[in-house]
Amino acid sequence: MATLGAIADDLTGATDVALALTSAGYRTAVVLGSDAPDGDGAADGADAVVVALKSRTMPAGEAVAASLDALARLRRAGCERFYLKYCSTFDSTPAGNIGPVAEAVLEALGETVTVVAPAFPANGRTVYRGHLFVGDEPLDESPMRHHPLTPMTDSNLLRLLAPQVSGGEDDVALVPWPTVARGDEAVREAIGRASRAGARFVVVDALTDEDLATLARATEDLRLLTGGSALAQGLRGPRTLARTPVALPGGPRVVLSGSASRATQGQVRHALAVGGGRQLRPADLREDFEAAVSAAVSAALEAADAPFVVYATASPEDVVDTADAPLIEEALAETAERLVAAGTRALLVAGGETSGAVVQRLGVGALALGPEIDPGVAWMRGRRDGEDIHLMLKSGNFGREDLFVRAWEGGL
Ligand SMILES: Nc1ncnc2c1ncn2[C@@H]1O[C@H](COP(=O)(O)OP(=O)(O)O)[C@@H](O)[C@H]1O
Ligand SMILES: O=C(O)[C@@H](O)C(=O)COP(=O)(O)O
Repeated sequence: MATLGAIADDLTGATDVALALTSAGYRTAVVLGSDAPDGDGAADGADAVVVALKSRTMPAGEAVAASLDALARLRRAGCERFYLKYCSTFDSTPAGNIGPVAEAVLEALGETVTVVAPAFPANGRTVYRGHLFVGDEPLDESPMRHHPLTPMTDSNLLRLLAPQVSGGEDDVALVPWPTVARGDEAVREAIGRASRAGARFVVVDALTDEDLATLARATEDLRLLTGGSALAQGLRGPRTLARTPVALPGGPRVVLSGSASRATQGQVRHALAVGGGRQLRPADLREDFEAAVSAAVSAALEAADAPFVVYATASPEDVVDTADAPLIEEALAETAERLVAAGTRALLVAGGETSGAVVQRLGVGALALGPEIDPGVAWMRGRRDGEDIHLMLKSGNFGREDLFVRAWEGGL
């Protein structure tokens, strides 16, 4: 029976935390919100279940309702501990959804305190004195400042979180790095002190995986943890798991990219230099959606062995109009569906919202994880109409520059 339930606010984040849980020793299943297990025995065979929502950019009330529904299902399936997975760049707006969801889940569990730990050192996300860094840059000086849906204009996690929770500033506290460096007992005591002083959301500094392992040990008695994926890696799962290699099917090597993030931009450029591609421009989609999508599908199916990228990814100088996001998601989901109908059995999708739109459309059921290719990135196997579909769902800022080419090479 599953004992750990995770709720991820997007699908790439779900893959990411599932990889971390697997390396921590949990046999982990990933399911879309609508397929979340319900009732006794529903998650048998898994030690941990990750429910993938698309709640990062929903209105806060809807995100809370979807998260509480996932929580209720996970509890009915036997889970006792819970993990809220949000982005390692804390993607949210002043209205949420990290704070409102964390508060609602904490209250539903009848708990008084949780920790806030977005750090993901392997991908350059660290937290010091409550400030989130992306590589060398504070979050608000990184390209996240210009994210189309959740622009991040502050790097201070306490300042970002306070307006999102009902107790405001009094509800948030910090355990600074010097305390973390003193070890798990010191962190446990500091969280206890913060809680007694009235804070329910305790941001904890972390510069390394070892800091996150300290935090995981210090919070063994908390029923709710919140963070990026790296904190989950420090949990103690019930077994040691070996990863089975992935055998990708033949056929076109199509990448669908709706991510406008910096890493994706480099990956698109790199793949275009090696293979082919077609840009889906919002103006073309508005003018003749059908023509734009069918041209992209035909070109992708004609491409031989080289990767082919269908992308909306805008170059940095292009103005990205947020209002176009749903249209682009719809176009990439439609492209995916037509490619699969034409026999394509492996797709690499870049972008969390984009992945949610594509996978919802494909309806592939529970996803089984393959080995990690880059930190937080793996091929996953789903089933549709009795056949395997391989999907790599890549977070916008994850992966090395050659990922869109390397992902298709053998020996993964
Ligand atoms: N050229 C563009 N104009 C407007 N919106 C875009 C453009 N390119 C991508 N988008 C939208 O931006 C959003 C990017 O989010 P997402 O897929 O989560 O990527 P990431 O993982 O990089 O954040 C998607 O909703 C996508 O449709
Ligand atoms: O924690 C992370 O950085 C990722 O797991 C994640 O959630 C990234 O989101 P997208 O960049 O929107 O894919």
